[in-house]
Amino acid sequence: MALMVGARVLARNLLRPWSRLPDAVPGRTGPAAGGGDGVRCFGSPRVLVETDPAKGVAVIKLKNPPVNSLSLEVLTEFVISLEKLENDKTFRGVIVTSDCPGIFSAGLDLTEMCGKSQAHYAEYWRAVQELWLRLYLSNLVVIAAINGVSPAGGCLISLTCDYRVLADNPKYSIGLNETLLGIVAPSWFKDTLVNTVGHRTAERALQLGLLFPPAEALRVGIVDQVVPEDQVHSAALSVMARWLAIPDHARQLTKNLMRKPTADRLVKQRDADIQYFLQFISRDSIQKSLRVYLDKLRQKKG
Ligand SMILES: CCCCCCCCC/C=C/C(=O)SCCNC(=O)CCNC(=O)[C@H](O)C(C)(C)COP(=O)(O)OP(=O)(O)OC[C@H]1O[C@@H](n2cnc3c(N)ncnc32)[C@H](O)[C@@H]1OP(=O)(O)O
Repeated sequence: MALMVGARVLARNLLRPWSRLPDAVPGRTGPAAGGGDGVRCFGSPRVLVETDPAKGVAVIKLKNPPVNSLSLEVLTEFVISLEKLENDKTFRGVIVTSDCPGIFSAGLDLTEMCGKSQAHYAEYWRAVQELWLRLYLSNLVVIAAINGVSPAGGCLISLTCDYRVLADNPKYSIGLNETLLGIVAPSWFKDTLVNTVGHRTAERALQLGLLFPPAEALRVGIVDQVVPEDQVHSAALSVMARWLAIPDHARQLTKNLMRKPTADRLVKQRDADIQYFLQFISRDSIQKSLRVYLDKLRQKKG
């Protein structure tokens, strides 16, 4: 199933005229539950989009229970939804959040990187690259409303945003914890973190695989604001209003100035990066580490 919605589908969808992109989630078109007049929903089963055209703001809600892992489908649907918003001049900002209670995103889907074919790994990694590039360079103001745990790929998504609001819950943490799994955060994950918190903090955090609880996350700057859990969305909306007060062209050019050199490093060597990923992820030792980690997660319950 996952293979059916991979890079080829992604490429085809991205070239499609807007009107032919995936349609609204059945039953979710029209006023959002609890939303005001004019709030409309579209998106896909795993990536819900609530739009408020009057405000020019959309909310992307990840909904891939139980843990919002970033499967190939999620990555693909996320990119498509983002592109849809980017192409619609009504929208100037998007809030990225989760529909899964207590979990922003468990990061990349480990089952996509374990026991699959080389072709699948390549397709998956290209989709990860694509989402990162799209989010990191988005013309929209992108704000993360982090309403749950946010390890590894979940943290990466947050880091691509222009601003991060984290819910103040001691159960939540955020960071690039790859080393704890026996794997390595790729150079562009590292770059994104360095650009956010600086070299020394990133070096320590990456080597130790640190997952920062809210107060610590704020202190090191991996998030910009920590607020009571029930205020995450309203805080994100307030921040959005401030960012939208800046003329788009000036803000967008400035964002580009700050981020393009980092993005270009990946763009220039995307295929090589995929090959490197393939070599790394196919190693017996890495596959074994991933299997052991997945087994541990599964055994937690039993
Ligand atoms: C050199 C450079 C080259 C490149 C080198 C390669 C670079 C790769 C970079 C990798 C980036 C990543 O994001 S790797 C992913 C890192 N992510 C993590 O470490 C998070 C792991 N998950 C957790 O810690 C927890 O699940 C957590 C999110 C806190 C939620 O805890 P809960 O108690 O609520 O839920 P759990 O019982 O643990 O999980 C529920 C189910 O979800 C599954 N599950 C949990 N996380 C999952 C995940 N990420 N992918 C798939 N499945 C996952 C569990 O196995 C369970 O499956 P069932 O038992 O079957 O129901």
